[in-house]
Amino acid sequence: MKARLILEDRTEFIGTSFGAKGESLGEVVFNTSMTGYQEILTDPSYCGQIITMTYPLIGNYGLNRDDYESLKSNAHGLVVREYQEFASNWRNEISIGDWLKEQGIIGISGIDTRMLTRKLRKHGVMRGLLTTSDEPTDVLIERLKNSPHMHDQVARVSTKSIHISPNSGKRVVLLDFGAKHNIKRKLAELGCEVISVPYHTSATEILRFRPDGIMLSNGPGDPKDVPEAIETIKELLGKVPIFGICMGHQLIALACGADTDKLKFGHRGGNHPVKELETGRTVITPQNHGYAVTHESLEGTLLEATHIALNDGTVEGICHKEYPVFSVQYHPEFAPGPRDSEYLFAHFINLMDAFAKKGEEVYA
Ligand SMILES: NC(=O)CC[C@H](N)C(=O)O
Repeated sequence: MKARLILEDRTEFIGTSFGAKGESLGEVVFNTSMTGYQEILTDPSYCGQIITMTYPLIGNYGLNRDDYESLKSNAHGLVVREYQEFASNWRNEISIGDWLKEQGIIGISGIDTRMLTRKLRKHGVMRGLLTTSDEPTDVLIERLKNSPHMHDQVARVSTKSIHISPNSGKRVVLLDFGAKHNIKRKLAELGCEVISVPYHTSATEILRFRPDGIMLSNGPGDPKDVPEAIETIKELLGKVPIFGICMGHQLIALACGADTDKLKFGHRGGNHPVKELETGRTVITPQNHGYAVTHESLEGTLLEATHIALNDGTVEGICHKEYPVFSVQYHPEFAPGPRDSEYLFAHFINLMDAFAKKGEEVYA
């Protein structure tokens, strides 16, 4: 069955459908990871986006029961060069095509993903429409242009209720903007009890749990779309150690008076080199972000840059000069991608230990 991808600039790609039928609209982005499509498709930070995989062969190991990063996909489509329906892996349980059909997500194959990626790199990310219908292109472009931009992605993917994963170690409240499972898995491995709370939970409600630390998760969309979380973080600063990942990192910056901006085409892939400024060491990081903290906005705040992207010099990590607060723009929880930065979870535990020892009046 035929499928089409139409971009805002009127480019039309014709390919073959391998997922659900219908129509879907989203921001078209590209990810350069060679593997890890299951984790990428289920990363809630892709809510509202049409994901293009630049690696030319996708699907050959299927999907398995262990590698989901959330219960469902919130992506608005998958674009690949060559789709392989026959999955050769002992863990395989379902092909991407069958799974996308279950999830109601359109997949399109046979696309010149190199041409598409070059276009996005040149012009910046664009919105696109995926369809399996035969409607005239002009009608589809009109619909695409007139459709409103999404601003409620976090509300869509954040937990609706409070969950506790009991454990006997440190108690961490996870402010959930669309958290990937591996953040919880990594905290659990270190003995943490994790209490996941909706993104709009107030500082008072969070502190009532008497947490040892707060984890601000990854999440989709523009951090400025969740002003309530920025206010909450302002109130939490200094009261308890905070670790922010990706969206969480951007929200810490905004809460401390710095600014964020949209990148031309974002960073999405499994091998982004990042320099740790304190040691001069380079770590290879998995990334998925379209916004970034602007370097000049750190001036005059109590934040300092700790990590810089080696590809384009953007800010990849910050810490607070007075409080135990730090964050990174990339993904220390990996999944998919290299594990160079996993140590940051242990660093968070150390911060919580040190803070507890200081015997501060934590709970106002
Ligand atoms: N993975 C994330 O948390 C992404 C953060 C934010 N939605 C961005 O695109 O920059």
